Amino acid sequence: MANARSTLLTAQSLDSADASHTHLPSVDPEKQPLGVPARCDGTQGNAQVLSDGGFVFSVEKGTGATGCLPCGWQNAALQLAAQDIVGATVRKSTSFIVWYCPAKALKPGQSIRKLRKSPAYQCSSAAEAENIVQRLRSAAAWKGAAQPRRIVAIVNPKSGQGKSAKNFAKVVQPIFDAAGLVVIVHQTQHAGHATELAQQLDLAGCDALVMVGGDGTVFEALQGYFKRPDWQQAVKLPFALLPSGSGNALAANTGCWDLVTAAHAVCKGVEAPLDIVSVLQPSPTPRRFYSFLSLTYGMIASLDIGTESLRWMGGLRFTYGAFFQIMKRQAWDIRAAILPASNAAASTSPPDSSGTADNAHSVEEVSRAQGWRGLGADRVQLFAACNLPFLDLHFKIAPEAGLNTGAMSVIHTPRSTRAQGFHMMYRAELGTHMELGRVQHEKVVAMVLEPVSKDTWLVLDGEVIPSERIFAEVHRGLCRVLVA
Ligand SMILES: Nc1ncnc2c1ncn2[C@@H]1O[C@H](COP(=O)(O)OP(=O)(O)OP(=O)(O)O)[C@@H](O)[C@H]1O
Repeated sequence: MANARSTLLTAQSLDSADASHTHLPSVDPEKQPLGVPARCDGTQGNAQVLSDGGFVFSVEKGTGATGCLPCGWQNAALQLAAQDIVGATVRKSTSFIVWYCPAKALKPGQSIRKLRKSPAYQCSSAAEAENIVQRLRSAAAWKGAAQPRRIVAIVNPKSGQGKSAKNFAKVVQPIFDAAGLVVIVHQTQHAGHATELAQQLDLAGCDALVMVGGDGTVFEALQGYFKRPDWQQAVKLPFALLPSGSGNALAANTGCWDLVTAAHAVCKGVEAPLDIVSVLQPSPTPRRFYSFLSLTYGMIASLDIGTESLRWMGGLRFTYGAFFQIMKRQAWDIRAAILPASNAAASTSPPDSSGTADNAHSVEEVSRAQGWRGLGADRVQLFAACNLPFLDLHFKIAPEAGLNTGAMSVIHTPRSTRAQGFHMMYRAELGTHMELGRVQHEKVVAMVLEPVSKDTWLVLDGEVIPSERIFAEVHRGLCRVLVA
């Protein structure tokens, strides 16, 4: 067994480990991998930061101690892939510990990361320990930069079950510290505060904005981004959601399924473009919102807003709300016109979308414009225009949507029997609900919608907006998000 394990650490296996990490942040190729003699539990070895940021503690031949970490602490040898490492910390001035997050598959296409720490490796001097820690941090979390990356965090203590601030301090901050990130934390003091912060914060020199809360906190911050005089620059700053709310859809859609997975993603800083939907309400007073997730009306809006008082249940409140809504069998009147993505070349905007009440056109007028057509329904039970596939951590309502497709998935159903409602819920769990004949769906780049019924809500990214006519348009890749 000892022989089998020691082969893990041959030069050949190190070479192949390097080759498999070529897509990862790399350090200056001019610099040689750093190796220092170190001891772990009395076992002599060599601690080495590989050129791609990976880490190996190889045990000296003849010491009799070999193996790898998953086999137990009695084995000092360790080999870590660069993509798993988040950073390192000095311990007792001359030792260091490597922090890493190996991935674990939950189901196809979904994996989470668990936080692990290496044993303490004793170096011969404090300078050596500090050097190896800085080297690991730079390769793991700063994209090879000489200086730590700077993160601004907006923590909403009221989101979800009210544990955001505690979870951030306990789970996330230690990972950021190990990564050597410079983190400036702002805690929201009242509803709407995230908008003020994102609007007013000095973002110069900042590498990412992270929200610790739910989608409402992201939505608020997004409105702040677009209120800034320098918004064209600000929207290039990537943001991320560290899931601590009820729905946490942005986290789901970026693969940040839990706090450790999200913190790891922030440390790695891998960015992707994100489509943004601008939503204009021309009257009574013209106003504009910016949406990253969804516009819902009818059943989903009612189950979301109608269960606000059940916030203590966490994400379960949505399941409860869905059950209740299916039993009610309610439907709502709607007037809408859409510009299908397939017709987008014909016209990218409605006759006039400049935003003043005088210029706003009715749904009927718009649906006669080139490329536009009516929704095909004037009464719906479920209506959702989705910019992203997941509406929360579990419900993948719009499998065809994506971060940067340039289109929203408009989905609607007529009034259903209870059996049909529960069947759809079941099929949604399997991800096959779009195959049901009664589920109408279309990819659209713009939409005009009039919420005719007043006994439900118009909900944008989980937040209620005035129940007035809206014009929505997709802006491809306008913002950037951090992805796992
Ligand atoms: N200090 C505060 N006091 C009271 N409310 C706050 C405070 N800070 C933020 N809020 C409000 O908390 C609300 C809920 O936050 P958020 O939407 O992030 O959590 P959630 O609703 O649990 O999650 P999700 O939107 O993912 O379902 C937001 O509407 C926000 O305006």
